[in-house]
Amino acid sequence: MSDSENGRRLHAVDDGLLRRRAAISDLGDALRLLVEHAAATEAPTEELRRAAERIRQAAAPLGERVRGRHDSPTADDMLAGVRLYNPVTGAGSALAPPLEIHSDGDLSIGACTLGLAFEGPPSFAHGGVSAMLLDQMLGYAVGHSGNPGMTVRLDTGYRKPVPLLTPLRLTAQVTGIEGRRVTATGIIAVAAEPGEILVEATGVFVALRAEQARRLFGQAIGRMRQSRAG
Ligand SMILES: CCCCCCCCCCCC(=O)SCCNC(=O)CCNC(=O)[C@H](O)C(C)(C)COP(=O)(O)OP(=O)(O)OC[C@H]1O[C@@H](n2cnc3c(N)ncnc32)[C@H](O)[C@@H]1OP(=O)(O)O
Repeated sequence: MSDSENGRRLHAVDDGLLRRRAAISDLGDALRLLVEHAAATEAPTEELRRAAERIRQAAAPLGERVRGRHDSPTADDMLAGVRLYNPVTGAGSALAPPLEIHSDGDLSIGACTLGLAFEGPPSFAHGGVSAMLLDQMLGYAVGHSGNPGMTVRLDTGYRKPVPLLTPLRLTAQVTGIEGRRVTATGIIAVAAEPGEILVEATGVFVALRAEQARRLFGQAIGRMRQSRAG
């Protein structure tokens, strides 16, 4: 194959991957709309039954070809940090708010709005959801510092309830590195009042030894490399 033919082929593959990722995000948007409407609806009982039937029909073709536990999604690129079904940030996840995170120097900054599907106390977020958002924020900050690891401890302090349907601002940063152990802290605030802390967290993350990474993730990474090569 000539260089230009090869280039066109690679370009076509990239286009296909980009189209697939866009379709996954589109499906994720539709699912999140469904989840939010399902949590908020006061539609008549018969409408709920009809909707359940239609949703089962729509789900069936998606279940015809599925990946196993150790197969990475074909549209993901784990080594490049592309995780479309991450339950906190994934554009394709029905469960994710989704939380959008970027870095400004050493500070990781997140933004999301939680819908009624995330309700714990009436009109406020479930405490476990706040912990989940902060685990992701701290994990991102730890990864961004160049010392990625897994959470071994997460302490959350709930100072004030987190309002639903309100833009939120989350921040996180690494505060200490001791051998394999990295400590990070983070907060959740309302975007309009970023100085008022609603929830704060401190997390300890431990970098995996090569043998641990192979044992825990080797199969998934190996299969992903194989499918990329093929
Ligand atoms: C841009 C990028 C985006 C990247 C964005 C990515 C975001 C992802 C965010 C989500 C992150 C997750 O939820 S991760 C999923 C939840 N976490 C897990 O499932 C982890 C489960 N835990 C484990 O599998 C294990 O603990 C390991 C493999 C992590 C470590 O095992 P180990 O190697 O045996 O660890 P061990 O020797 O006991 O401990 C290592 C060191 O850590 C300390 N240590 C251990 N546990 C604790 C603890 N609870 N609190 C304090 N310190 C502890 C020990 O004292 C020791 O210190 P010293 O003696 O060395 O001083």
